[in-house]
Amino acid sequence: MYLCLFDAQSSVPSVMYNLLAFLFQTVNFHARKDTSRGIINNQQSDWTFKIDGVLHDVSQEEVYDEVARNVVLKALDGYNGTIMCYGQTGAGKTYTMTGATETYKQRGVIPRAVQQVFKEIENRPDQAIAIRISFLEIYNESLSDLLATMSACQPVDSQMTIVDEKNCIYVRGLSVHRANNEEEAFSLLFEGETNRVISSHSLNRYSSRSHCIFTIHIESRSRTLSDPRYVTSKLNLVDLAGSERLGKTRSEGQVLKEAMYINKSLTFLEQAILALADRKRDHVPFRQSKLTHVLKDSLGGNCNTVLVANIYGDVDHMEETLSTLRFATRMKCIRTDPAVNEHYDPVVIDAFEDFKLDSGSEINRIFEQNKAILLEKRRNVRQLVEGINIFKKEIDNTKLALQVKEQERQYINEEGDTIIDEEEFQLILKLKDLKASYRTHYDQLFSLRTEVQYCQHLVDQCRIRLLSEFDSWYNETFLIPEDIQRAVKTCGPLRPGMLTSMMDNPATPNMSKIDTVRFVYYYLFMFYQAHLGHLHLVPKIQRFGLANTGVTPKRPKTKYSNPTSFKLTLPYSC
Ligand SMILES: Nc1ncnc2c1ncn2[C@@H]1O[C@H](COP(=O)(O)OP(=O)(O)OP(=O)(O)O)[C@@H](O)[C@H]1O
Repeated sequence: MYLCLFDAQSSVPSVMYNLLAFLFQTVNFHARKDTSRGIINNQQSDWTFKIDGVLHDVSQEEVYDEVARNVVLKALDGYNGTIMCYGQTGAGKTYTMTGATETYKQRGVIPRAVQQVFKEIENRPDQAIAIRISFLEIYNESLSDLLATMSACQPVDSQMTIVDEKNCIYVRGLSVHRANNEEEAFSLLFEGETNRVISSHSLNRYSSRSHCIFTIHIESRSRTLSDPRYVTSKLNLVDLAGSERLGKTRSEGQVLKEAMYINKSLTFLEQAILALADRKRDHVPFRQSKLTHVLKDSLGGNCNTVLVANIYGDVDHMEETLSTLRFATRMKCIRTDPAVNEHYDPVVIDAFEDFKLDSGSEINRIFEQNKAILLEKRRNVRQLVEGINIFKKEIDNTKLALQVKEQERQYINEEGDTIIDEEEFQLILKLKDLKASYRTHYDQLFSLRTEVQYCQHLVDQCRIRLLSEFDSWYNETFLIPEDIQRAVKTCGPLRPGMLTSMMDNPATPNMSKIDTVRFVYYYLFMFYQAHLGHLHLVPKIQRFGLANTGVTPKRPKTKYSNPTSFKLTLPYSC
């Protein structure tokens, strides 16, 4: 939890009030007693709040480094992250989250997070990272999609609902947009920003009248297609609407109505935080408001959550500041349980098993054989090492016995030569034999280790080849080029009935002949599946979909690298 102190607008200098003394990670809050109340005055004047850091008189960059950089980095590793600004109206939440438009330097957490995400993607060339963006607004207790205007066609189900599936929250009906680069992500952000509801009152000329959640959805896969593991995460950047004292803001009409909704939902948020912070409570009232429901997995889930509490350093707002700090302290008591959202693509695993039985059978056989040889050699190494250890022990024991014998020895002949007895002589011979055997075994171990290294190298090579052949096979057999996928989406440029003309003049200009054939193949699956009411993943459709429709395509058998070998049995001629 971080405290963001904004006193640029302060009408009363904070020093007069002696508002905050920053001591390590504690905020000491002191208010002068009201002397007009007389000498006996029990009015509380000192408060202490524990926080993780105070951000006072710092640049937007420093704010970002302190509160967001690490959360964003973790999100790319598969951890959900939430950064949320909370505080009274006009205290600087939108400034922290989005920033001021006047200068580039004043950009806030969201644009900086977008930049960091795409910069980090460049640094991870071995990963295929897909970024999608959604922008949700909760206005007067109803959900709205700030990016609805970006969709080529309006969603069929315009009524948005919050879905809670296995403790994972998402909003059905909220559009999610692919952003291939920073510019695309920014245009989504600006589009959403212009659609936000803003009104004016005495404390803020541009007061946000809604809670907004800008979500960056991240999906990261290894570039090796055969790797079934992939991670997903969502990074929620939340700009809450500010609480306001109606007397202070002098709101009327619609602005007053909005303020009532805002205050009510923030009260529910506070209740949920209170329940979460109390370990004895087993029920948390998340469903009381749209805001708490939608933030359920960010507040108490597997998320790295950072709260930025925005306050004024101004005596006029003491009550609101105290209330914000109380909220933040409660929030600090909540423990989340960050965990990587790891998934395994069962389709890839199934496909790999198929490949090993099918065109990958030969390379798989060699791989398994090499692995068996390697295992055997490793077993031999272990046995040899055990034998060598026994020799070593025997050598040590024999040496000890010889030392004893040497000390006991009494015989020296007239020439001064030492005379040894039969037992000592046998011990010397034994030691010599043991040393020779030890050396032979040691040499054997050395060459066996070299063999093991070589076998390991062969096994590694085979594994790489097996996986890369699987990659090509999988790619050629199951994956449909992205431009074709885009083209067949309901809102895309292709519609039923355009199939024949497409063969001559494909809608996607760079669609090759084989792409066209594959498109037709894919399109028919989509068509059939849609009519049957089952839409599976693309690989699944290709593999199992046609069985449902009674249409059996001939799958490419061996020459996957040669596109012209594709032979498809289509139900209709195109
Ligand atoms: N740290 C800051 N430095 C400079 N200007 C700031 C700072 N914080 C806020 N401001 C300015 O103060 C005004 C109000 O800030 P902002 O709109 O971010 O408040 P808010 O908390 O989001 O209010 P609301 O809840 O009403 O939407 C804006 O003009 C903003 O640019």
